Amino acid sequence: MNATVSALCTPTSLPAPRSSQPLPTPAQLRARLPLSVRAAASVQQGREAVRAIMRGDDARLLVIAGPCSLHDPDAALDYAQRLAELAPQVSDQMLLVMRAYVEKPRTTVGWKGLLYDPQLDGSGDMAGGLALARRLMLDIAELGLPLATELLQPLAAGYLDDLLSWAAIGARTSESQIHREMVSGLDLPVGFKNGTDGGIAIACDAMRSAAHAHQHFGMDEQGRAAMIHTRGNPDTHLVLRGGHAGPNYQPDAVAAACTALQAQGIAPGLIVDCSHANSGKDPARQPQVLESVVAQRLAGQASLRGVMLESHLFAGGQPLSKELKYGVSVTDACLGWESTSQALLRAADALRG
Ligand SMILES: O=C[C@H](O)[C@H](O)COP(=O)(O)O
Ligand SMILES: C=C(OP(=O)(O)O)C(=O)O
Repeated sequence: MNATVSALCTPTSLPAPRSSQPLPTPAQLRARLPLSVRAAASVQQGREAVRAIMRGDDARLLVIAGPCSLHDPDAALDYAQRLAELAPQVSDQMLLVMRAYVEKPRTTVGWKGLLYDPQLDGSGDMAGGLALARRLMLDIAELGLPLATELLQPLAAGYLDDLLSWAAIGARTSESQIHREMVSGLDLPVGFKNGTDGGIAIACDAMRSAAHAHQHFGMDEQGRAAMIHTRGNPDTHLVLRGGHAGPNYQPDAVAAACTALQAQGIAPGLIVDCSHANSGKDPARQPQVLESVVAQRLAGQASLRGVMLESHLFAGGQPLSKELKYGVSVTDACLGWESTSQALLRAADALRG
């Protein structure tokens, strides 16, 4: 063994491979921050409305709009209020749902979201993050706005899932058996994204797996290790987000996705993520993707039932720093509120026409 390797292997030179700190249980957090009757009704109505759209029983367009990630509760509530004011202006054509992402999957490393690091400084106050995220989601639900998030860490789902009307499984986790098992036990509609390579097969497999009953390892409401039995979730769908080779929202890609779903006996109901690889991560292109979805619907493509927009109060993005600009994303660059509301009003008009 050479000197460098020997030094690295000396037990005293290494920190412990891991350590732990207790967190509140889901039951404790829910008891501390309970859902009001009004918020519970809004969540339930949101779930039913999203289900009806994604099953094709309601012809409106589902629109999931909001920041790439929530990092500032004041800005998030400001955004939510604007979205709640816009909702009745387009409700004949659209159901607006707020994208409230508090966990971020990272390609390698980076800020993992409000749940993990609410102070944005690497201190990793996850107990504080859980409480802040739940408080914020409760405040948004009180506005009567349905909420959507990505469920990334299955152990964290139990702290928040009673607040959600829709959830995503991201491109990096659609292939994960653990996420499919979790979805099979959720009483809400869930979108599986295609993989980062653009492949939709993993999402189709995910839908079939999540529709099935499972037994899996998990955590119960009291925070105990538990065997979880699930009954299967019939309300899942494919989210097209593009891939390494480019976008997949255009008519030929949408038709191919419908054919692939039908071949597996899955009724096609699709959401197009106007951001990520569908916009080449250029937020200014998101309105064009939305326009294409609207045009395809008007041309008779009834399987296109929803869109997602990454949108914040102000356009663009910023790196994490001590001097953050208000209402600007700290993860992916977003469309600003003015462009978002104009794009949605235009889309609603086109759909009316
Ligand atoms: O939507 C957010 C990002 O695209 C995703 O979390 C990956 O982020 P990263 O590639 O910056 O880590
Ligand atoms: C990470 C996200 O998306 P994707 O899984 O499609 O990369 C996201 O929507 O924040």
